[in-house]
Amino acid sequence: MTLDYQTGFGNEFATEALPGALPEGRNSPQRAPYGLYAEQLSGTAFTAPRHSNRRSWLYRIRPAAMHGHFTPIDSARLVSRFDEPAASPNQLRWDPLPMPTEPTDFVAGLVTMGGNGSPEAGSGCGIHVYAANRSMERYFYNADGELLIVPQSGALVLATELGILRIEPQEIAVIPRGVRFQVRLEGDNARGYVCENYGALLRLPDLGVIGSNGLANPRDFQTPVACYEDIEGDFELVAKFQGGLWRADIGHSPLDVVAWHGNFAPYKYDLRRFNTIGSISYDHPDPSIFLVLQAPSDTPGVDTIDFVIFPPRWLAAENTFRPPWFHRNFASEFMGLIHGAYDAKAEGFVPGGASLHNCMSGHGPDAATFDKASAADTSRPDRVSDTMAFMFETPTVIRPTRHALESAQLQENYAECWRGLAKNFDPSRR
Ligand SMILES: O=C(O)Cc1cc(O)ccc1O
Ligand SMILES: [Fe+2]
Repeated sequence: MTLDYQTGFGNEFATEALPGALPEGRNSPQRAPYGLYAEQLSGTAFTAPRHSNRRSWLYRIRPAAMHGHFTPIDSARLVSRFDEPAASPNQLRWDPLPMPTEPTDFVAGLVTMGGNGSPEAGSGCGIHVYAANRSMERYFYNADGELLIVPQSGALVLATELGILRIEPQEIAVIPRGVRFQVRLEGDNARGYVCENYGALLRLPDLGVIGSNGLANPRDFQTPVACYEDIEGDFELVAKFQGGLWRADIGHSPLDVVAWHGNFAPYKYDLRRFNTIGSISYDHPDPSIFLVLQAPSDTPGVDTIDFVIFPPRWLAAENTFRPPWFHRNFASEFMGLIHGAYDAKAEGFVPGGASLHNCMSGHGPDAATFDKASAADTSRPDRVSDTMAFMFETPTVIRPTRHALESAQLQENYAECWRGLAKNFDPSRR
């Protein structure tokens, strides 16, 4: 399937699937073209400063208000409350979620691993993994926040109100709060990670002394063009609202937007386009150098979510221990592996797996990686290839869910990867 996209991050996009479907000169003409209904979808407070204000105008076959009564449904393993069980300071790591054997669509396949904040508070995040083996037949929207989708296995076709995006592993997509969509599987099954952002919208970080280019470049972000379904039938609309799932009958496809304009829209990004910046003298910079997207808090310089990647790159630092150093951080770190191997872990952290190192929990390279990196020849550059790891990093503790702590995928012996670190200290040798 070839899909058309508009490029740029947070641009004022404009797109129509029928010529002249977009009104000119006003958003809400007395009669919209083709008998369409005009509808505004806002993603920020009306009075948000212009640089962060997001909204789009949709010209659609039927208004979004037309559907049956919502009733609650079982949200199974998808949760948004993180007040219990107690979070521990232990380092945690999980094997990948197995592919389901029962018919499971994307929404049913979501399993919450942890999170912080809440949809009610409008800050924090839910961190989920998914494993699915069916395309969605129902339509879904999330009133609790935007969804950052990180596929690890299997390409996804995201059919949204504002158009269709396709993402494969090593690409990501963001579906804004409220946008109705379906996830269709290209293959037999799919697995990946999702960060549900309850707070301020994800944005590109400032670049400071890096200058006007670098990291994720705005022109590499892609937003779909308008594309509509004009179908009637007995369909289901599922909403995530204040942590729970709700369903309603709907007699038509809600993906019926014929034209739209605005800056509140889904987007995708190919992580392989990331312009990775690192040390060309000595020492490994903090991982903030690998920041793709950030959700800002009200405190300047502090984000509620940082989405960071560890892509293939050259290591050139001389006389330096090149992998991530041992560390304890203020921030809490949920990591996943999309492709290949991660340079800080020789084994045990596999694609589709996950790890959690919470505030001040010590971690870093495992014993095998430490030994190898300590003996490496750093007089010439070395390429870290075949890899794509990522981190959802937050300033408050990521509280694992009961499901995550009781899951069969939790590795009992994870912390043993550091037990083999030898005592090398010898006061008679410098
Ligand atoms: O824990 C990790 O592997 C991620 C990480 C990498 C790095 O280079 C510095 C800090 C950090 O948390
Ligand atoms: Fe870390």
